[in-house]
Amino acid sequence: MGEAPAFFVDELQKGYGNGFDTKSKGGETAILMGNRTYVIGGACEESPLSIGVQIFDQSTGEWIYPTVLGTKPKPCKGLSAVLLSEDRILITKNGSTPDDFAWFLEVDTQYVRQQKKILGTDVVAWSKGVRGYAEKPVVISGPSGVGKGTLISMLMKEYPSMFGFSVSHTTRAPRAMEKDGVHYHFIERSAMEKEIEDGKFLEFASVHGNLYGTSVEAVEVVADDGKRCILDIDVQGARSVRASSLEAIFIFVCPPSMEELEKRLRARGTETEEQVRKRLRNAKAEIEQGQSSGIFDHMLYNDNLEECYKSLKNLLGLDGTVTAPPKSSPKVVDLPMDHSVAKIDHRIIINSKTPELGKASTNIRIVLDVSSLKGGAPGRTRGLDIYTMDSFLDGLAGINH
Ligand SMILES: Nc1ncnc2c1ncn2[C@@H]1O[C@H](COP(=O)(O)OP(=O)(O)OP(=O)(O)O)[C@@H](O)[C@H]1O
Ligand SMILES: Nc1nc2c(ncn2[C@@H]2O[C@H](COP(=O)(O)O)[C@@H](O)[C@H]2O)c(=O)[nH]1
Repeated sequence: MGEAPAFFVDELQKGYGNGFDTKSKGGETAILMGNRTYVIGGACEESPLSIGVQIFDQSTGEWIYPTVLGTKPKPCKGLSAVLLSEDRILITKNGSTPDDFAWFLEVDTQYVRQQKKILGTDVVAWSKGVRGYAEKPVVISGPSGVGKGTLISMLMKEYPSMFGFSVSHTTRAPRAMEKDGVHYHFIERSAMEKEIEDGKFLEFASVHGNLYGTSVEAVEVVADDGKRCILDIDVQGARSVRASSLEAIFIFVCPPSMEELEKRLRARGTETEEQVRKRLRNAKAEIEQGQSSGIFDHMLYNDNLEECYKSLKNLLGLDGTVTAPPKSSPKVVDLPMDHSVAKIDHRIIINSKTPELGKASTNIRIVLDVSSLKGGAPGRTRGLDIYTMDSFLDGLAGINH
């Protein structure tokens, strides 16, 4: 990232009055929190197609270039910021569509604090604001060959619009029928290690001699599609997710016996003899941990496949009559090119400052209700309730919901 913008340095030297303030100029905006000013905007050097973040620490007079986690918003023609709470900033993008205008920059959430410890650097994390509510992700674990993939395929086939699969990264070689980007993102070990170092993974583990991991993005793309995310990961991975800020339901699938597990693994025919033996050796420890670690909310016993699938649907609240929740479609317009943002209690009021060139001079006011936000980085911030008004009226009367 380049030099700090001169106008911010001037402003910073003058100081801000109230400890929580914002300034905008050109494509950048600055927001003060305590001793730190977050300067957000422009393109970021290591990723020129996304918005950059730098921090001015008034106590030391130095600029800090934090590790920026999460999918970064793409650059836009200007943005505005408002402090939502002491741990996150709401960013609105000029001229953006309803699906892309609200982003959260987390500066001191549980996830950010955890990542600071792991990475040993200053950290901020982006999380995109998504309208409506989504069910918790589902983590499914169990020994290799127990039937996790089979059960997940059945669920996704019966409820294609409700569930989305988190596509993991792995260093193992693809099997004959496996497609890159569908079953896994197949990746070289050194490249995966680099991405782990860069904080791109929600969790990762060495499983049966290969690296496997869930990227933050894998979970985010499912949320962006408005679906409930399913993760098929081993017990070590489930433990890491349990310790993370991602709220999920944890399910462990047990085999009826070790003999039956071996039969299924061999019948699948995807592993060499040596790999089958390794997976069976690991299965014993996994079953023990699965049953005793306290990680899992539910145990499923996969003897009869149809019965096990029925139990899975029951515990996910699917009784065969449920359909995908309707996508909410309140009347929402594109965000004005030039707008101001203010917070009043749990409402964010976005007003257009000037009418846009070539457009009717109707001003636009958008009201976001942020009282029931859920989730956040890693993943998406859900629960943004959006109201719009086509023209300015006094007070909040006349809101369209
Ligand atoms: N209840 C069952 N009875 C008999 N066979 C089953 C049952 N459930 C799954 N299988 C079969 O067992 C084999 C292994 O299942 P699957 O590939 O779904 O396991 P998995 O837990 O996803 O394994 P991995 O962790 O290695 O990916 C498959 O051939 C599948 O058809
Ligand atoms: N910790 C993680 N474990 C994962 C992930 N993706 C898959 N897995 C687990 O690996 C084994 C072996 O899978 P296979 O496809 O080689 O048979 C299995 O138990 C999966 O649950 C991941 O992202 N993280």
